[in-house]
Amino acid sequence: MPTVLSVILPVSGLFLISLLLQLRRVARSVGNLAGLFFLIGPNTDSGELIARIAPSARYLTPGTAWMQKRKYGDFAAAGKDAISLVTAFPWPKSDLLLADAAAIKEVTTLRAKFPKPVYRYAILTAFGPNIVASEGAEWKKYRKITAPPFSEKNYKFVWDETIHIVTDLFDSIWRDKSSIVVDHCLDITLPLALFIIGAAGFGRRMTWTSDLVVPPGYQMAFKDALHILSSNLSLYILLPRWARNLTKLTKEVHLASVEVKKYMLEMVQARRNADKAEERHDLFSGLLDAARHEQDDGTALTKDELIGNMFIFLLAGHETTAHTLCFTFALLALHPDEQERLYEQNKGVIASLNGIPMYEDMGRFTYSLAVLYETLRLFPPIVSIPKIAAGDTILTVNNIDGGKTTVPVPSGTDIELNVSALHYNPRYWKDPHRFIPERFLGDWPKDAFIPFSQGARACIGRRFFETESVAIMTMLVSNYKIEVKEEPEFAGETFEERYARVTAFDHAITTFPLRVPLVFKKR
Ligand code: HEM
Repeated sequence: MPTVLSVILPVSGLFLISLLLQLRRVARSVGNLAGLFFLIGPNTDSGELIARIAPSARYLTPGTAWMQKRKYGDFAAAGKDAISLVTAFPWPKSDLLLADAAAIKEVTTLRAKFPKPVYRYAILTAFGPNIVASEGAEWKKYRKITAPPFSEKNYKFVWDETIHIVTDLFDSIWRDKSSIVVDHCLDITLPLALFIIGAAGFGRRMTWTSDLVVPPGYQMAFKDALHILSSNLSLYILLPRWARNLTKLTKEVHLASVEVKKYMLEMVQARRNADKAEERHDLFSGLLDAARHEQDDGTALTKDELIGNMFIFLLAGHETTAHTLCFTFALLALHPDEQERLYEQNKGVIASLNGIPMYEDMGRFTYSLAVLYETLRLFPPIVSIPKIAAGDTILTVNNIDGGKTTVPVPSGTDIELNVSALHYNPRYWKDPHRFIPERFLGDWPKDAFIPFSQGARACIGRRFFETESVAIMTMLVSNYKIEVKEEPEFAGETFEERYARVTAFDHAITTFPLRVPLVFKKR
């Protein structure tokens, strides 16, 4: 009788040899490009979850937020603006990571040659198919339905709503206090961004006094349910039904998902009732009109598609904005000289106007936009944009020694446009680790700045974000001086230590700041 060991050992040996041969084959497929090796693929849903549970171990997983933590480091070590990422599980494969502006532009421009690998977006379909997680004809339909409200007329509305919401914050919460201390700036920027997409995108006006509490029939406020769910989407997607009540976290995530859906269905019902009384042209109206079509002539939405797209716009429309604004205020607090420069520029522009700045004046707040861009360069919320090679091809990238490397890219290769690495690539950015908003005032390398992606699949909400954020910064920096909250346990830290602490981050769908304690002092 063979012992268990005498069966297991040869079988495991064969498995190991086969795995090593497969790994050698996938590494060769991209020309044996230098790069990284991890047992578990970090860019899969299960990989994300394992990275969260397991500590970052050298060859197991790089841990969470690894691209933003490593920035350009792995490319510098390889001496090239393309590296490989070889992983063994869930299946052996070699991804191609790019930090070369020209190669990235080629990939984003040639949409049919390098489409979105939709299988990588399964996590975003929690409530149904949608514009972010689709390709081809399906994506074209969603884009056609949702694009019209992203127009100048509606940006004016975004600006006015933002001014209204910030004024409401000043008048009803901050009132005449000379200083406002916040333990984490996200507590301000998350509701702020949610209120703006709620009002300007979905016609749902929320207020600081009523919408932060739990309404009757619910157990969570809308912003909390949305935040809990988006921070734990991979857990929610992978969680089997039977495991929903396993831990406090799984219970909370399940409850958040139920409540988010209930809030969205309530919004649909409320708008359908109100629409009988008035005509609107916002994002929500476009979605609802499409969902009313009886027959699918290529412009109709099913109920799942309606809810899936509502969820994605609510999520994409507020998390990225909230995180970016929070990092922006952190950086301004850490760099008082830059904040003063911004204040002076804003003061100058406002003094030349008759009253409150309007949307038409936005173009004059050049320094505000430069500060936002510099924040997005240093802390892009989306650190990597995945694409897939639809056929065998090649890509050419720069080497650090001035030469070029041509990389074979076989059909089916996953390509990562590494936003963090590109944004810290010294070929394009002088002193890439320093906060220098001024670099965005003159001539700057447009193709090396891709926080919103590029090409046909670029962010539809870019101008929406810029409009609300410039309006918020104009209001806030003109009225308040932003400082890092002094805490006795951090007395005596160096600037570098303080910078690392205040801008510390993690990643869950997007990169988010861990804790930004600030004081807003009335000017
Ligand atoms: C700081 C703010 C923002 C950043 C950095 C950002 C970034 C991005 C990026 C990188 C993509 C491409 C994702 C991919 O290819 O996987 C994207 C797509 C998208 N974004 Fe944004 N975004 C921001 C704000 C917004 C806002 C405010 C909205 C809505 C009001 C929005 C809605 C969308 C949508 C719907 C898409 C999918 C577009 C398509 O595939 O056609 N985003 N965004």
